[in-house]
Amino acid sequence: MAFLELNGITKYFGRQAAVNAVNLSIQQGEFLTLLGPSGCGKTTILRMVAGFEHPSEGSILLEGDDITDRPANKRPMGMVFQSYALFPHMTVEQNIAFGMHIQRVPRKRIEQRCAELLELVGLGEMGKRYPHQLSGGQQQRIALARALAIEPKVLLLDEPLSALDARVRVTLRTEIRRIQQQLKMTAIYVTHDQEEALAISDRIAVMAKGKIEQLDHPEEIYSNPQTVFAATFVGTSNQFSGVVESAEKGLCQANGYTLHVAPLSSSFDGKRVLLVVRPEEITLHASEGESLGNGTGNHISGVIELRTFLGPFTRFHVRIDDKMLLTADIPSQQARGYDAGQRVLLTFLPSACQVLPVDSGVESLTTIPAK
Ligand SMILES: Nc1ncnc2c1ncn2[C@@H]1O[C@H](COP(=O)(O)OP(=O)(O)OP(=O)(O)O)[C@@H](O)[C@H]1O
Repeated sequence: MAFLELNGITKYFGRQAAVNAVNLSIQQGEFLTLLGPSGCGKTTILRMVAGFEHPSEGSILLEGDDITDRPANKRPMGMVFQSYALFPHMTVEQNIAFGMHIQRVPRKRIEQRCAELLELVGLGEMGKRYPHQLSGGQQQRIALARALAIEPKVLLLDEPLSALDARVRVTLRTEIRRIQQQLKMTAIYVTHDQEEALAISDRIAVMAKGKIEQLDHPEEIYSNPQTVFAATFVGTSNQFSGVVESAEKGLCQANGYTLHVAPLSSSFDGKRVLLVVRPEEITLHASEGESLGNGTGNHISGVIELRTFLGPFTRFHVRIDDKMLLTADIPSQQARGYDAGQRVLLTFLPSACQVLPVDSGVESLTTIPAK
């Protein structure tokens, strides 16, 4: 049995379904992220789990109990918001203790628990301060401690890092993950930041237009996307819009090139597809004269338009023709010989091409330059 189960939950605002028949099973101790663009329904799902919104259809089960109609204050959930939402006139300790006072926890236990939680979030010395005397990152640590104080069964985090600067965001996301793992806490995390989702989660639900497009482990979402949306929303990708010429031989026509992919099932024959190749799957070669092995790989010639040093790897934008710009990430050690203006050959293996069937409406996806 799943720890937390959403069964076919739908939420209408007026006639629009913000969340549309979503099913989700979350295991005890799991860190699950809802990832998607603004307006796809992530926050609405979280608010239904918290009890701030009532589903128009469907049910929510916690440890087998139907909690769909249970009010928010009777649900064992701790919530952390984007805007820290600390009480400004209360000290850090008073903020953390607030929920425990309401639950009539004995004073001695509250003091002990405050001290434990301040240690847990790395702010042992700051109990007597007021929120305005703390940085944004520190305030969010306190908001986390406050959410954990009532010993919730599920921790709900709604874009908790998006108001913080980039460096603090990275440190704090690692901290959130450490604390969640230490406490074996079940958590649902909402973000539109795909890098954050990949870094922090046990599983990610990629969402679009009120539905879950793909639910899987971060590695799978990245290397084996199941839909065009998942492939293009998560990670940087090169995309070729094309048609399968021979599924058995793994041949596709795309942007005027014949591309080799891994053999496909015969149902792909003649189908319109999107081919997705991650930048790190592409290798650069100095000239077309260079030997390139057995000839079953993909070779495309172009001119380096931009070279960007990014530390461990260097990103190249390579102009193929007036419609196509490909992105290649090369380990910086191997990138030294290449510079803007140089003609190069890009190669990638058939197995590096993800082949995704496209529905109608794909026209707008034709020859999208890499992100
Ligand atoms: N209380 C409400 N009344 C009417 N429409 C709403 C309400 N709350 C959300 N919506 C609509 O429902 C859709 C989903 O909103 P939701 O906040 O869940 O998206 P989201 O993915 O969390 O986006 P964001 O990252 O911008 O918060 C949006 O179109 C939004 O405008």
